[in-house]
Parts: sequence; structure tokens; C-alpha cells
Amino acid sequence: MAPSISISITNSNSINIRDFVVNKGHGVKGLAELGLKTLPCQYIHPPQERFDTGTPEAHHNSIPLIDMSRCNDPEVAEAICKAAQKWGFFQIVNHGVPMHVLEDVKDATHRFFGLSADEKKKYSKEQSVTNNVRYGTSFTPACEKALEWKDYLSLLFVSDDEAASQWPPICRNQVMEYMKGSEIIVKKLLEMLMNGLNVKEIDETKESNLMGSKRINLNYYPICPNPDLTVGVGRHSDVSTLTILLQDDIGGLYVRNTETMKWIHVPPVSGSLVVNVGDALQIMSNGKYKSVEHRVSANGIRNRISVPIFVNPKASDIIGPLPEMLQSGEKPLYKHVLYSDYVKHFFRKAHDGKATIEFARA
Ligand SMILES: CC(C)(COP(=O)(O)OP(=O)(O)OC[C@H]1O[C@@H](n2cnc3c(N)ncnc32)[C@H](O)[C@@H]1OP(=O)(O)O)[C@@H](O)C(=O)NCCC(=O)NCCSC(=O)/C=C/c1ccc(O)c(O)c1
Ligand SMILES: O=C(O)CCC(=O)C(=O)O
Ligand SMILES: [Fe+2]
Repeated sequence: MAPSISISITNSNSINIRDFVVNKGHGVKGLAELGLKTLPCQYIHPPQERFDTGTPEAHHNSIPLIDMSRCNDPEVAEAICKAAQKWGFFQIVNHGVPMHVLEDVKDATHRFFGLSADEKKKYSKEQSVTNNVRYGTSFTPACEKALEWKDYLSLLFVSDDEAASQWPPICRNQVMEYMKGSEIIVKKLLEMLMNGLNVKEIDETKESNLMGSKRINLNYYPICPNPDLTVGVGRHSDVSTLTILLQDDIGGLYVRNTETMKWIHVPPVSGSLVVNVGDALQIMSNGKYKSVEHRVSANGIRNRISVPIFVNPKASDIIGPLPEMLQSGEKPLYKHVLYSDYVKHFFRKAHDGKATIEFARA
């Protein structure tokens, strides 16, 4: 754990950063709003984890942009399966989620984070009436040597009734519309990806393994005084099956090119959704589809938001390579694991690149 030291904010005020941000519920947004001139030491990441955002390489040769308006065209399905193998990431346009739904959920995200610290803290781990609604900051502050410059609200969807009664009223309708509005495209993408593995029928078990649960995070990355010294989100891969991410027009998401190992920027495209393969799909496809490392920079100019929908197996599902992957004698790269064990393993450590999947290595 990083040392809990006090730093001087102004000549007269001295505050304990972790206590203020994490325990008192001000988040990194509250810290940013104090008007800091320099980054508190708790947020300084080692040089090898910092961003070199100026490299031209990062802005060329980005992930594929796929038009879903001809989604019954085999060429579109092929482009999606190829992107899932090579990049683990792609962007989609003409995906069928109405533009006003995307705009509304972005506005709702700004509204939630605009609430007072006391209001937001009602949804913190300590105060939330349910484990399925959690407001927090960084990723796992208790395990991190350096904190991440990000606050979040994480909503695990259990039922319409639970969402209606427990999700914060200031954003729940817009989040729900976004989640429901993306269901058709999520199903379509998973069908195409399964087809690419020669899985022709998605039975009840497969449907649960592929999309039995959903978690939506509202991410808030405030303006940062020294963005070059810290990270918005550290290197990680998602533990989902698929992630559908809405980002605003600011940029800052970087994806690892697994051939060159260089970081590639994912440029904001108006009206698009970023889609990425998560660890659960890498495991089920026995490594054919890649869950690729990604990270987010902090920035010194504007407050950025993003809204990922993590489409996951059910917590009680046991996942492993699909039988179809092993029919021709291919060796299983992964063992069978209880999905909730896998997610708990992910949540109980700091972000550590591609290390999580070792938990399921055969
Ligand atoms: C995963 C479980 C089983 C956890 O159940 P729960 O009863 O809450 O277990 P728990 O033992 O209390 O929680 C384990 C720890 O996880 C951490 N944790 C729990 N929820 C969250 C959360 N939403 N965000 C961060 N950490 C969390 C905490 O550290 C918990 O410990 P504690 O601080 O409560 O002591 C439950 O939520 C579930 O059924 N989930 C369904 C599947 C699911 O949620 N999958 C996850 C997909 S998320 C995904 O793919 C990526 C997420 C991500 C990536 C980068 C980020 O920077 C980021 O913030 C988040
Ligand atoms: O903010 C982003 O663009 C990506 C966030 C992310 O990777 C995550 O929440 O898992
Ligand atoms: Fe992610």
C-alpha cells in the first residue's frame, strides 16, 4: 500500500489525500476541483507506465472501423471475426443504438459526477444498500502502489425492478435505455463471433456463458494537473465476454498492438461504439479471439467520460474452452473456472496488464 502522507494543498491547508479521495468520497474529481498546481505523489506512476502520447505511431494504423448497416453481409461478419483475432478491438458505426440514447447517457454521466460528495458517497462500498451499485475511485485503492486518476459508478444489472429501485435516480433511466438499446447489436456480434468459431447454435448454456450478466460502469476522468506523470486507467484486459464502450470526443484510450507491442490510440468517432473481446471470450475461444491490453491516459484540458457495458457470463457459470474448439484435437489452453472466482481474482489486485488470465491457464 502507498504511504498515507499529508501534502500541502495551499500554504494554510494540509489534507490526507487517500482519506479525502477514497474514504471521504470526494473522489479524484473533488481533488481536481481544489485547484492543485501539481499532482499528489500518490498518483505518480513509474516512468515505464506513463504515456508518451506524442509518438506519431500511436495515431496511425488504428483498430478497424466497421459499418454495421449491412450486418447480414458475410464480409461484415468476416471483418468482425478478423478484428477480434488480430486486434481484439474494433469500432462500429450504424449499430442501431439511437444517437439520442448515447447523448443522454453521456449527459447522465456528467450529472451523476456533478452531485455533491455526500450524495455520491451514498453509493460507496461502505454506504450502498446493495453490492450491485458501487461508486468508487481508482480501481482497487487498497492494493495499488499508485492510484489511478479516475472515479467510477459501477452498476451490475440484476433485474429491471432492482435497477428501478437501487440505481441512482439521476442517471438510471438513461443507463437502462443504453443497456436495452445495445442488446440487439450485442447479440448480433456474438452470433457472428460464434459463427466464426463454427459454433452454429447458441443454446441456453452458451447464451448464459456469453451474456448471462451485464455490468455498466460510468467512468469520469477529471482534468489532471500533471497528466504525463499518471494514468487514467492502468494496463489491463477486461474480464468480460465483450465490452461495448461509449467514449466522448476527447480521446485517451490506447490499445496494445500485439504484433509490434506499441500502443495505438483509439480515435473518438462521433456516434461510434468501441467493441473489445474480454478474457471470458479469449478463454471460451481457446485463445482464437484476443482480449487485448488497453489503458487510458489522463489529460490536462477537459474532463473525460466513458461508459463501458461489460457483457459477461453469469457469476455462477463455469467457463472454459468451448467443446467445438477442441473437436479437432486442439489442446485446451485454459481450464474450467467458476466465473465469479475469476472476477474476484481480477478485482482483488491492482491492474497488472495481461496477468489475470494466468488464473485460468491449463
Ligand atoms: C464479481 C462478483 C462475483 C463480485 O461479487 P461480490 O459479492 O461483490 O464479491 P466481493 O468479494 O464482495 O468483491 C470482491 C472484491 O471485488 C472488488 N469489487 C467489487 N465490485 C467492484 C467494482 N464494481 N469495481 C471495482 N472493484 C470491485 C472489491 O475489491 C471487492 O472487495 P471489497 O472491496 O468489497 O472487499 C459480482 O459482482 C458478480 O456476480 N459479477 C458478475 C460479473 C461481473 O461483474 N463481471 C465483471 C465484468 S467487469 C470488466 O470486465 C472490467 C471491469 C473493469 C476494468 C477496468 C477498470 O478500471 C474497472 O474499474 C473495471
Ligand atoms: O475509458 C476508456 O476509454 C476505457 C475504460 C476501460 O478500459 C474500462 O473501464 O475497462
Ligand atoms: Fe477496460
